Amino acid sequence: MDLQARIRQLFNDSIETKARAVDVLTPQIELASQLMVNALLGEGKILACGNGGSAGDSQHFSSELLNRFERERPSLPAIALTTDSSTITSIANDYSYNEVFSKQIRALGQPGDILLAISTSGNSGNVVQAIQAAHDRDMHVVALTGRDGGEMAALLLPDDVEIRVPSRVTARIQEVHLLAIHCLCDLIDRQLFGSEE
Ligand SMILES: O=C(CO)[C@@H](O)[C@H](O)[C@H](O)[C@H](O)COP(=O)(O)O
Ligand SMILES: [Zn+2]
Repeated sequence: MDLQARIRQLFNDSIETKARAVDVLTPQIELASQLMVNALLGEGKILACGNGGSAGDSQHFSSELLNRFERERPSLPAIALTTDSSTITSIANDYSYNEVFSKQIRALGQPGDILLAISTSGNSGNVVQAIQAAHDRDMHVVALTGRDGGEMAALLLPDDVEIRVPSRVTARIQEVHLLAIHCLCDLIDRQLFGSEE
C-alpha cells in the first residue's frame, strides 16, 4: 500500500470539496453570521450541538466565542451542549439519547437565541430534536449539514440558515464545517468590532 499516495489523495479530496463548496456556501455563511450578530447585539446567545466530530466542532466554536478567536475583544456568549456528562448521561438514561440536547435547550434557550446544529448526515435524532426545541423556544437555527441535508433540512423555517456541504463523505464534510465555523467567527468579530486594518 502506498501510504503517501493515500495522504495525497485525502488532501486533494479535501481541497476539491472546499473548492466545490465556496460558491454554494458563501451567501449562506454571510447570512448565518448576520443572524448570529443580530442575536448577540440583542443580548442573545448561541447554543451549539452535534455528535462525535460535530460535538468537537460545537466546543471549538463556543470556545472561540467565549474566549477569543484571532483578536482581543470582549467574551461573547455561547454554550456547547455537548460537555456536561452528568446532564447528558442522565437524560440518555432516564429518557432517551435523542433528548440530550433538546432538554437542555428547553431549559436554557430564550427567544432570539441561536442554535448552531451540526450534523454531516442531517439525520442525527438528537440534533433533529434540538431544532424542534429551538423553534419551540422562538430561536433561529443555523444548520451545518452535508449530503442531502436529511431530516434537519426539512425542519428548517424560512428565517433559519442551512450551510450544506456538497459532499457525501463525513470526514470531508466535517473539514468544510470547521472552515465555515472559522468564517463565522471572523465575520462575527468584523461586524461587531470592525476590521483590524
Ligand atoms: O468524526 C467522526 C467521523 O469523521 C465521527 O465521530 C462522527 O462525527 C460520528 O460518527 C457522528 O455520530 C456522525 O453523526 P452525524 O454527522 O451524521 O450527525
Ligand atoms: Zn472526524
